[in-house]
Amino acid sequence: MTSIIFPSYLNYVSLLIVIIIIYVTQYYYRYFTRPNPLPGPFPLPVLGNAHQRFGYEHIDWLMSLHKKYGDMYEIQLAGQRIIIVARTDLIENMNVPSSRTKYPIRNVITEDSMEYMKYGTSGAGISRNADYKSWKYNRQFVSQAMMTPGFNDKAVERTVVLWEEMESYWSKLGENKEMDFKKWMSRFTNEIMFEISTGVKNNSVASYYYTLPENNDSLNEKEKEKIKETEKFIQSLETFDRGLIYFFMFNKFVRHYVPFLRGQIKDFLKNRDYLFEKIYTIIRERRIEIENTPLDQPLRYDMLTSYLTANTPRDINVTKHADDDLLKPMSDSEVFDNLFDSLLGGGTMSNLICFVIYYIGTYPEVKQRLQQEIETVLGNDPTRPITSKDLDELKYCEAVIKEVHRHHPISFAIPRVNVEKDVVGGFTWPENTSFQMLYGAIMKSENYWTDPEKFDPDRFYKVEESDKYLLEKQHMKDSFTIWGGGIRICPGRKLATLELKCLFSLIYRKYDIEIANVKEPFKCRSGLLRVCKELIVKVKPRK
Ligand code: HEM
Repeated sequence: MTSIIFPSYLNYVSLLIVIIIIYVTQYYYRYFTRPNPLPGPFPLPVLGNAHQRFGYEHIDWLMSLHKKYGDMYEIQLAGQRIIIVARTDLIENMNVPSSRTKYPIRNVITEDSMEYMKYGTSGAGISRNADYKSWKYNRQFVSQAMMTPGFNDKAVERTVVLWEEMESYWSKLGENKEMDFKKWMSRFTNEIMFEISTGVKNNSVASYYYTLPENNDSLNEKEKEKIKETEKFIQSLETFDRGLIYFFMFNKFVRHYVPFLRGQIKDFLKNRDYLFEKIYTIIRERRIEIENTPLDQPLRYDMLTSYLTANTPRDINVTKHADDDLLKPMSDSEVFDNLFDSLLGGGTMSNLICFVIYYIGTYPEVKQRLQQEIETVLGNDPTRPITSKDLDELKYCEAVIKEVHRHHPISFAIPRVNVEKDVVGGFTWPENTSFQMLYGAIMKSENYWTDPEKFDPDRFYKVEESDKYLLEKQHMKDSFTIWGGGIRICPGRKLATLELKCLFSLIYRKYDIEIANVKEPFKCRSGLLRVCKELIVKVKPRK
């Protein structure tokens, strides 16, 4: 018996060894004969360079490779070759703000990324869309919503109302209470974006307040259940964000067969299914609401209604297009992806808010100037209404946000893919090459910034009056970004800037925010984006 099994077992092993040898030989043959070889870490079959990232946050890993290999290097992740570029002359073609750009897409849509992000057809909507025509169709709706008259003032009004609600909870907690500011902010921005996108409130801020142990007892079981569900939704958005990097770093084989990783991937996919079903339910319910609204009654204006009625007899969108490609109704997966983008945008805002609060808390002179500016623009009465026009005048506040982002970027590496061959760094690259613009390095380079490690919002403030930052003045357009650039620039940038300035005005005209442990390192995590993990503060009324 043994003698029968043993040889066949040996045959399988030999076959496996032969397959592995062929695979490895092919892999390295392709690697050593790749066009335009660049410096970079040596990859392994199957893993690429993913194993070398262990122990690093993603930004720190890319920055350490930049230090070692220079302004143009390559890495391999999830079977893809990625060219990292960290000089303004290398990225200038990637941010051309014209439809004729050679770089109209951000990512090659791979089976790996789609396993995680797919709802319906692949890459519908905006941010994950790799089809120029389909992207243009979807992007017009978001841009249009943001340009609706009164959109900005309404966003400011909503922010003030929600702030007053949050302030009432804070005052109940007492001024000496330590709180995790990140948790409050992710609920705050989620509630704002949820309301802007769907026209209804989801009460994230109230839910968070009532999940705190000291407040939970005042609720009945049904209320507790509802709050639990809202909290689960917020947390699932954050978990989804955390999972993204795994699908960009590891190929399917590694994700599905490597122990430990396999379990994590399963959890991320389970979370994704819950989250997607939740969002799809919101869409389904709104669709039914629209169908049940009599034709002679107007529909409310919100982004979701705009998507659902686009190019249908109940279209609420004012701008009509002559281009035939833009005249179709939106598919379910497009509606889904567009709504999802806005909700993810809310999460991004909460991180930038926390970064700014942290820096203001550690630079008292910056806080003082910010408070002076707020008083100059809004006056001494903390109850004076705020308009979007007031917020436009807060130039120092804007400079602080920019300088914080230069030091602590959220989007530290922005991807681009060329659809035509292009010359970058003296090499000709075939179409469909994946690049990443390493802004984390560009925004700290001595080539473009005077004393780059110094935190000084003045480099963005009235720079025309000073020669100290002459170098920055000459390069800022290419060497700095919060919102990306070119045709794929963030469509939520105006809204996000207003939200941030509004919130900082509301906070700092009445309160000081004390960082609990200034001496401890700031708790952040970085996958594809850098996020704040925790920010413990005390909110104290200003003396
Ligand atoms: C502080 C908050 C935010 C930051 C730092 C941020 C940053 C960015 C960046 C860097 C990009 C990539 C741009 C590029 O590839 O050149 C982007 C794209 C995008 N952002 Fe934002 N964003 C924020 C808030 C928002 C909000 C509130 C929305 C909601 C409408 C939003 C919606 C989008 C969409 C839809 C895209 C994809 C654009 C496209 O592919 O055409 N973002 N954002």
